Amino acid sequence: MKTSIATVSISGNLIEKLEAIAAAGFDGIEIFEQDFIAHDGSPRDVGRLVRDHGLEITLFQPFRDFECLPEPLRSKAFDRAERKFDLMQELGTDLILVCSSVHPNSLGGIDRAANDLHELGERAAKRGLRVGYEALAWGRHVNDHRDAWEIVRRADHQNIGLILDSFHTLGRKLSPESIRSIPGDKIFFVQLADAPLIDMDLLYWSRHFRNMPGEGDLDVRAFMQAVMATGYAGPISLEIFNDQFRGGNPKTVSRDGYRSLVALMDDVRQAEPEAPVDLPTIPPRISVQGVEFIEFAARGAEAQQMAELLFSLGFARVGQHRNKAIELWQQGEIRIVVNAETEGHAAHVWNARGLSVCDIGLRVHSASQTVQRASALGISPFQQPIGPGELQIPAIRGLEGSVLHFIDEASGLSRVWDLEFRAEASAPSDTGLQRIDHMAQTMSYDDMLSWTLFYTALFDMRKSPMVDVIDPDGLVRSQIVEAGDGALRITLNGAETHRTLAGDFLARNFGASVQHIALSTSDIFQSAEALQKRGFQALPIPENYYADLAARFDLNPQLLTRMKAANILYDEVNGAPFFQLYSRSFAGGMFFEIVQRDASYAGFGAPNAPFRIAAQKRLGRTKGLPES
Ligand SMILES: O=C(O)c1ccc(O)c(O)c1
Ligand SMILES: [Mg+2]
Repeated sequence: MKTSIATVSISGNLIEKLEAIAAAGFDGIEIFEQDFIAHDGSPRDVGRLVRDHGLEITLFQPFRDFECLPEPLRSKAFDRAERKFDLMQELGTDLILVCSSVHPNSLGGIDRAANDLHELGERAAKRGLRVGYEALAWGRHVNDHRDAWEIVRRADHQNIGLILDSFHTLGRKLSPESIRSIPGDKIFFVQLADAPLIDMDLLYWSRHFRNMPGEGDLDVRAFMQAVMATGYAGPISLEIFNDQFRGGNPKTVSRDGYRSLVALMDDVRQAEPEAPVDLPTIPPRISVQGVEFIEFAARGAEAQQMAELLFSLGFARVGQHRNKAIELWQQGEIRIVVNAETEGHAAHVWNARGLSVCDIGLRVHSASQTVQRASALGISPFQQPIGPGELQIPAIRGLEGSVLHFIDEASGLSRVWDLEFRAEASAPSDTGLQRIDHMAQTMSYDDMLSWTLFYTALFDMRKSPMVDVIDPDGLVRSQIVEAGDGALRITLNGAETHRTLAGDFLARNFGASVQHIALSTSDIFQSAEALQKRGFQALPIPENYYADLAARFDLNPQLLTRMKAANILYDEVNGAPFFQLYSRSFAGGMFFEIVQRDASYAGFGAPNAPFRIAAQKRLGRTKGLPES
């Protein structure tokens, strides 16, 4: 499988682009004419530069407004093509993309277009070059890959073939199934892009909102399955016009692109086993069975504050690491690890950012397969020296320098708690918190696509549509990724400004991290009462909120009174209730949430988020533990 990416997909000058693309593992580039023209160097130099990076030029593009012109425009278009053929030969590429015309004088007509392409094929053949014809979704006469194929078929020339672009097909809601009947060797090139479903002008949507396969809502997999069923064996290339990517880090965007291609082609191979996908076998998407632990880096006074908070939440300190300054706190199935080591990963995190989540442990079927799949997707493995009698637990790098560890039973890793921790006697608590319902990772809005892809490419997780959360000082976007059965739910919150609560958290914590952890109970009123007795301080919710609840839902007045007394928030979908209770903020904006979730309630209380945020902002920000 030859992988490729259009230079237009990433930011930087040509050299920065080539470096990023090569480092990500691509085999080639589609060179966008703009990128070539902007570069100060001859076409031969550019060709050499590309090859010096271990890349080849898989395509030169775009060549616009060629077909169906009346004279004298027609002759001029051929002259123009000859100049571009000269350029291609110097660059060292044999394939050019002709996109369907948007020229106001284009006359249209399938045979006219076919004749023009046939003649262009004759000229290209003299130089050993090939021409691929692509239907732009907004082409004046040709805007459907089926028409483009009919033109190529009638052009009937060895050097003329079809170029398919998933955006132009799927963006126009055309079924990709018709691709299956095209002979694979007449498809000269395949471009892939996904996009979020937004109802807008096709051209604007295409030039600003495309994203990597899997990052959007289009069925790129079905498209690619149809392509592979033709026997197509040419390059698979990303052509992503995206405003964020144009301004983003070229290395990250290239790496994400490569990751998305590997995940996509692995899916295609599994769905279409006869398709000729030559990709090393990789373990399938990892099914997450649960959250094994969440680890905080904490030291000194902050570790003490963390202990007080955990106690007030009903956690018991059940274990002390045999060799290290690491405590294990537990309640129900929830394990919180507090790491006060002065060396190693947690220490680095604490030194850099203070009290924060440095590590998340996930339960999986096979920890080693999880790391294998991660490596195939270009995710860095993580390892640090272990002490005597300790287990080497497979791990990878996660969000912003944090770590994800994988625990399985099959290789005995789930014994880590017994092996590495000395059990401590502890009194059981009655707060009733059972498991981790979800956790929220706050990041810059520009990183959301990347982390959505990270989770959905590595794990068997699906994403929900992005929602806007209104902060009094700006917008925060929220995207949920979750494993099918709720074993792992993560809300990715993207901040656009530092004035929002999420943005302030980013600034004060030196980057992206877990901002809140939601713990579930089966009886939130009983939990609230027990928590209060332990000194837990709830986030105060104003009277107005409850007056509105009474208007919105058909609630029993007694229930409403109890909610108000305990600062419990409420949401409901199709009669399924959801209750929420928030802690006050600690450590620059982290907080805990207690939820009671009806099995058929699939949301996260999004309608309550603006009121929760306003309440948090009213209390002000405190570094340290709950303010009074
Ligand atoms: O937006 C465009 O003009 C454009 C150009 C070349 C392509 O391959 C394409 O898909 C779109
Ligand atoms: Mg294209």
